Amino acid sequence: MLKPTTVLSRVIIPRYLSLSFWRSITLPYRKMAGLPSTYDGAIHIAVIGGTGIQSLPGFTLAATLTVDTPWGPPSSPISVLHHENDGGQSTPVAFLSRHGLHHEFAPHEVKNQANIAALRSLGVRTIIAFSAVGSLQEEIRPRDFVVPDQIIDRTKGIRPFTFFEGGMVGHVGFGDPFDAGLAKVVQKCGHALEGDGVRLHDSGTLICMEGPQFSTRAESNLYRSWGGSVINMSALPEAKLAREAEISYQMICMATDYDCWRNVDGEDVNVTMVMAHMKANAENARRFVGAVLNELTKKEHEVQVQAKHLEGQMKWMGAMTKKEGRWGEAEKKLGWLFPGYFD
Ligand SMILES: CSC[C@H]1O[C@H](OP(=O)(O)O)[C@H](O)[C@@H]1O
Ligand SMILES: Nc1ncnc2[nH]cnc12
Repeated sequence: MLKPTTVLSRVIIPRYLSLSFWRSITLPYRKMAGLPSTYDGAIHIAVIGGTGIQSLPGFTLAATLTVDTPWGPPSSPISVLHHENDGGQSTPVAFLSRHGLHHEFAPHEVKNQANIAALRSLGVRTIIAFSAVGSLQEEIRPRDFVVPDQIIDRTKGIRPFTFFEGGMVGHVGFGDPFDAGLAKVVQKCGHALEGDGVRLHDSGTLICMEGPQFSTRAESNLYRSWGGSVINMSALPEAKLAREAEISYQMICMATDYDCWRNVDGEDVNVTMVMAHMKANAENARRFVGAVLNELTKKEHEVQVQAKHLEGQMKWMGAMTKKEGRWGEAEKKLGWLFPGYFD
């Protein structure tokens, strides 16, 4: 049944015909209209926004890019924001909304390959990814931030999870799924905000489940027995693809609930709970990003930001298939992602 929003005498206008509905749908695009759709120069840093973070207010919007990749278009247009650091230096930062501009992609539908490929094609070598997570430990309270250092993969193999398939094989190390150098910067910035409404946990094991349904109580307790700290549905394959694309990647998690193991006041995790905590803590999340960008844009982090430690790893150590054994579209697609690597 369509939800009636306006009743004029006896005429019922369905919601999809109302002006307010179309205004809300087209607002982000109307905001983008008039902005440049190209950007000259490399952008080295990107922020991926998750649940409740579809945009980054407070930064100057310089351009909106629609990038097409051999894996299709990304989840959302990419906003180029100009970040001015404390020293007055302006740096471009790419912003992408993981679930789309209106949260239209479920965790298993997120365009992970296209997202990572599009960001790399712009020059991005460092990604700060945000995620709303459930807490699996008493001491990680809703609205606390966690900088995870490990992941346990509980996705079900239904998401496209690699660039190296269909004619070209590649393997990359993933013992430490997040970038330790980048984590240090993030931790330092998070601690600097502590006492100001921000609580930060420096490490933690992130369980990435398939979803979109939340866990059963038995699963939630199992993950706790494995030493899981927090749980989400989005870290993988995003982190794996970033590693394959030679991009330094760190997720910043914000706890929004205690999943279902703790059943707070008779309530398990639900979307209303998640969104309420995200909304209430949005300003802290924004300040956290601002602080991380301030730090990353300093000259002393240039080598880290450009991920020089990962550069060339797929060319020299990762890809295995000899030229004569390559088949399908793989060579062409990987040639787009890594120009000049596999000629
Ligand atoms: C709306 S609760 C479940 C949803 O929230 C998290 O999203 P994200 O990681 O993009 O912030 C979680 O991973 C699920 O996708
Ligand atoms: N409890 C939970 N499980 C999975 N993903 C989540 N995102 C936020 N809370 C979550």
